[in-house]
Amino acid sequence: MRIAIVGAGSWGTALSIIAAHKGHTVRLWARRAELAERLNLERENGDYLPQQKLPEEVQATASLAEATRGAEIVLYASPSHAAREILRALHGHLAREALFVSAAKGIEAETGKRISEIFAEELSEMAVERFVALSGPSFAREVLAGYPTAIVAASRAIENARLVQTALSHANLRLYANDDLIGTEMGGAVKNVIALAAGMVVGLGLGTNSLAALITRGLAEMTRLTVAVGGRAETMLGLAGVGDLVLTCTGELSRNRYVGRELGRGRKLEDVMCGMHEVAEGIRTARAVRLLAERYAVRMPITEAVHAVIYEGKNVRAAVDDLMARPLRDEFD
Ligand SMILES: NC(=O)c1ccc[n+]([C@@H]2O[C@H](COP(=O)([O-])OP(=O)(O)OC[C@H]3O[C@@H](n4cnc5c(N)ncnc54)[C@H](O)[C@@H]3O)[C@@H](O)[C@H]2O)c1
Ligand SMILES: O=P(O)(O)OC[C@H](O)CO
Repeated sequence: MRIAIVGAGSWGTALSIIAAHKGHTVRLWARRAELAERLNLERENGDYLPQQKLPEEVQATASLAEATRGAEIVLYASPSHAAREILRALHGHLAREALFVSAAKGIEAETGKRISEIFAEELSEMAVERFVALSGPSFAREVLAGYPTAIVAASRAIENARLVQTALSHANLRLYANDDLIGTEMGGAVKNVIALAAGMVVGLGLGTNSLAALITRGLAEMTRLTVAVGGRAETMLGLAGVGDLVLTCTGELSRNRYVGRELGRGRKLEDVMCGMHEVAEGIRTARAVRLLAERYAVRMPITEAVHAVIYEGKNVRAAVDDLMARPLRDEFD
């Protein structure tokens, strides 16, 4: 197949290597022309994934039109905050029968919209059934290291999720398919907010009791919001829910957990961010999740606490103390 991958960060580059190993012809779009040139010359993305060879089947370009021309699958692997601008630029460039796969894990901060909703607005010529969300526990570096990894492709039309499942499953990367698009998108995005909180717990030097409590109550929060916006609770028990939540809250490679950990250690957000050239989706998505929680009247105390630390300057230790001091309640209400 001809696959266009839109975004040459860690995940887009890793997916381009996997797709090429699978025998597909890959065009990898990089926002910066200088990076596209370097990828084609050096056959390696030293900025994000040093020492990983780009197969010859991967050709990089800074032109969206060139990347997507004739593509049967267009795979979006850029940060969520760039989705609207990039999808708008793709208007008129995609074949109607192409599948659009989003591997991004975030929600638009200003509107609370998922990537599939932005897709429906900006690429109205495409049927929303052509949209597939790709999610689940998957650090790019571990996938390329050959570690067995299981993720999920979800679409309103399960046959399209299955097409992506077949197209991308390879050796150590096993895809499952489901038809809960909303739940799958929500899981991948909200877990990043909870992972910031998990990092704070670690940074404060709290123990494993605290981390286990945070993950479990974070899952409760993710589930409440997902169901409120139209997703399914069972999806939160799958790869896009608890699977990715556990990975991101405990994995040393997580950028979201890293940012939370540094905040827990007392550093300021601006200082943490200025040393990072990678995206931590939870920071912007915390705004979106809080917006949705308000809109749908869903209790999300951990998200509230993360939002207060990041956007209202609240002390991390005080945020933990306040979470613990809330009125007692039943576990499953
Ligand atoms: N890295 C992973 O292991 C991994 C795994 C699964 C999903 N994801 C998701 O994939 C998406 C991309 O993450 P990543 O880790 O590949 O990113 P990254 O941090 O490695 O790189 C981000 C890329 O996006 C570019 N970029 C930044 N702002 C942009 C803008 N406004 N417009 C266009 N491009 C812009 C950067 O130049 C860079 O090439 C995120 O939603 C992330 O949650 C990442
Ligand atoms: O490094 P993070 O925190 O962006 O997490 C990466 C992936 O979402 C893990 O599945």
